[in-house]
Amino acid sequence: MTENENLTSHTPMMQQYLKLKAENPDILLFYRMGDFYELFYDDAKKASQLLDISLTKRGASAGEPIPMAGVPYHAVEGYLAKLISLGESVAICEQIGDPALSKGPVERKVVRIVTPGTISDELLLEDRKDNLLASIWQEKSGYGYATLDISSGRFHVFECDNFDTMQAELQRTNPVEILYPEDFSSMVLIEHRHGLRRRPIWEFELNTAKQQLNLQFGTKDLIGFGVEQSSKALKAAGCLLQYVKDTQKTALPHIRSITKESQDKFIILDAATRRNLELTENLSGGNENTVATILDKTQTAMGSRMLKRWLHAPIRDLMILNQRQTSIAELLNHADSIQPLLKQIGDVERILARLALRSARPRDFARLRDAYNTLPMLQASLHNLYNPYLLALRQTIGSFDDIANLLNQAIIESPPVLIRDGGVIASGYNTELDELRTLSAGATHYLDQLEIRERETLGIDTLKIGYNAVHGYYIQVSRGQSHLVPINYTRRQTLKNAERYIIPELKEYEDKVLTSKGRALALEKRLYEQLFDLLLPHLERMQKSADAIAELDVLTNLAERASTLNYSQPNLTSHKGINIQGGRHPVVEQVLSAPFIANSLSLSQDRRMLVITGPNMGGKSTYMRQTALIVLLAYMGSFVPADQASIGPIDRIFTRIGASDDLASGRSTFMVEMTETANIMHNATDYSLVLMDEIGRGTSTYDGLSLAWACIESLANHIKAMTLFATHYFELTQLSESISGVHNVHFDAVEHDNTIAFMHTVADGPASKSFGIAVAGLAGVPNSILKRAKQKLKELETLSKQTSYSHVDSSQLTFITEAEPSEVERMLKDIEPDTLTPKQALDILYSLKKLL
Ligand SMILES: Nc1ncnc2c1ncn2[C@@H]1O[C@H](COP(=O)(O)OP(=O)(O)OP(=O)(O)O)[C@@H](O)[C@H]1O
Repeated sequence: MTENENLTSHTPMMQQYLKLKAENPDILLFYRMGDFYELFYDDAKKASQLLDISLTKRGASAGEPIPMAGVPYHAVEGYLAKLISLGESVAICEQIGDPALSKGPVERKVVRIVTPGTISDELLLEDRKDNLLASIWQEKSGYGYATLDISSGRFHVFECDNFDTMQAELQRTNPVEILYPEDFSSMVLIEHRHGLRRRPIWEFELNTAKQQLNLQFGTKDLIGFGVEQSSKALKAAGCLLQYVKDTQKTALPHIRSITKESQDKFIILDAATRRNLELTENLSGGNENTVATILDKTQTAMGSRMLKRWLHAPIRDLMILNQRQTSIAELLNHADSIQPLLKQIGDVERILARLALRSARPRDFARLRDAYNTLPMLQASLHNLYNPYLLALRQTIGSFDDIANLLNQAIIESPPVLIRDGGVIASGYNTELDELRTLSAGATHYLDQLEIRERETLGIDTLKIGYNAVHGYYIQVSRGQSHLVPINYTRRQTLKNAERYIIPELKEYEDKVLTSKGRALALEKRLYEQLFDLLLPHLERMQKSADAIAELDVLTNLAERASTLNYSQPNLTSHKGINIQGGRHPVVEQVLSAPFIANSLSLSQDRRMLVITGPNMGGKSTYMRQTALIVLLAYMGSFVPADQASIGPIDRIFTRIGASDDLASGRSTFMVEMTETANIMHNATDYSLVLMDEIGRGTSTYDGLSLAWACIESLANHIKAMTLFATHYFELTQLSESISGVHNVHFDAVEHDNTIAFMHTVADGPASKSFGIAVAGLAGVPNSILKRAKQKLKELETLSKQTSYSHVDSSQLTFITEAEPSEVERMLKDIEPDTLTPKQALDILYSLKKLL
């Protein structure tokens, strides 16, 4: 509706609606009407599409029918969940006035705004997955980025100076909602994501951001958090905090600090590597057959979320890694007794966030009670541990006997979902409540007395007192005796065989009961609110304890996994290189019905690069991926699927594996491959682990081979990265002769009677042949085609013998490695200094400089 359209032409209710809508223009407004939330105009059209609900019309306003869609209030959570998952936000508008006292429409107010990144409601969240709100800022010198997990209070900032790093961080954190400034110029970073919120530039103002953050943390400056100088990140953080406050409309006591993520603490995984290694998501976007599905048998959802954070952030601090490893080693024999207790404890982290936001439900209190009742047993089960790190964790977990006692007394065993209708506070907790409840329950003794008295004085033996929700209390007399009732009996209801009456005395009693019901409910709600006040002062200690429980869960889980899956403790050394004996792929070995063949690997300064050849399906990709995963698991502190592993320092893992079109950004398969290759060539160091699988396939044989050749030379000679290079270009196996540090390994297969068996065992030296046609046969390519292919192969081989087409030796490839002379070089070559005047020489010098 346009601004100049006259509001007064609308009905009073629509005027109210339009005012509220004007305050929340960009999000869906759920307008409460009795038992429904209704949406109007464009909101109605959008919601009917997104939620698949019918679009109708509600009367007319300003002469036009109003498009309308609605959802019943009791089912609203399901609809909200769907909208949230689509990245939409919803403003919930409730009736807050008393209908009996209102002249026009009942007063209404937006009481909360539900957005994908700020939800804390259990029903709307995936419990084993972090749910992050993010904010991004960009200026000339780079990006500032902030993320908040509202259901734990974790608030992080990050800064970087280039697109690729920002892209990798976005992928690692994978936020469900992103705030960005209206002049943001790197839209390609985020445009494919759900939950984008464009914000005005002034919301990213630095001084306001600092003020906001200091106000939130109760600090004078941000020096203590080490973020004072990170102006780009602070701008993002400021906008984020303001947004959370605006949507939550409540204090956020559980957000107490802000931490800066520093890149050099972690092994860097770029966006492609994270995707290729299928850590928590497989290449098709699902959860099946990922590393997380194998590794995550944590007992609490908060533990599961922490484990996934660890997986995505392998660390380089050997002290922390050592703490984790030694803890796992000690927990190997204790997982059985600890895990069932952890299961009883559950997701305390998110319960505490709801407590902080004062949105905790009765069952949250009951679960917190059960968790704290379990703590003494958990403490006991940790009693005979000696590892200093585990002892420190045990101390932080602590015990909360007082809170457990309070909740034991305050909350009934299995409370209802909502406090709305009461029945949550236990009897015995508050005397006044007990009295009101006794009264409201209708003291049966009084009613019994009344019934006996009336029956005897009137001589009506069918007389009895009853109650129903519609008519309240009544005295019932059978039809046959109804003529005996006295004049003060007023008829309330007539049934087939009986009459029901009310008398003033019973009415008075009924009023008392009814008011005491209302009073009991009001008191119960007050007591419920009081529980928040009683618990919130302990919030910080409770949050730290929850965090320690989650970590204990992760470590115990890694211990259980290590012993169930037969993993061993890796040795993290300061010597450059990777040495793995009997390594396995953690996921492939679990999904394979046949036994997995373990393979060893050794990379060192003298053996920096392995050129891997072998048939399709031979096991090359599996071998490369398992190496990266073993390194990654070792650097998250876990044990690894190998008989033995010794791993030196690693700064980054790069993978150029598999190929897929990146249609979203308009890049072809080959383009994606080359972008990833460029990234490796620019950023890899001698501490990097680089996996390259068949680069150069997407172009002509010569182009592809030349590119692969040049990459190997650069990686082995200049960058000196630890590299696994799988290829079908046999020519590349010759490089081991000319470049020191390059070695050949291969996988084998045996062909027999039109079938082919893969060995899956890595061995030194190059492969002897490629088996491509045999594998095609295995895949069901028709025989006629295979036959023709074999014929063609023979022809090509004969041809190549004549022209050295396929077995290109290194001398023939020198045209690739010898760079074309540059223009400067050519010009220099043509100069004959002896013939030049000083003036000419100077001119030439200028031209040369210009050419550079
Ligand atoms: N070490 C192993 N032990 C048992 N089976 C294995 C092993 N390695 C691989 N496999 C099996 O072989 C299949 C193919 O492996 P992989 O994808 O690694 O082959 P590849 O050599 O990379 O093939 P291509 O050249 O076609 O990409 C795997 O899906 C797995 O089922």
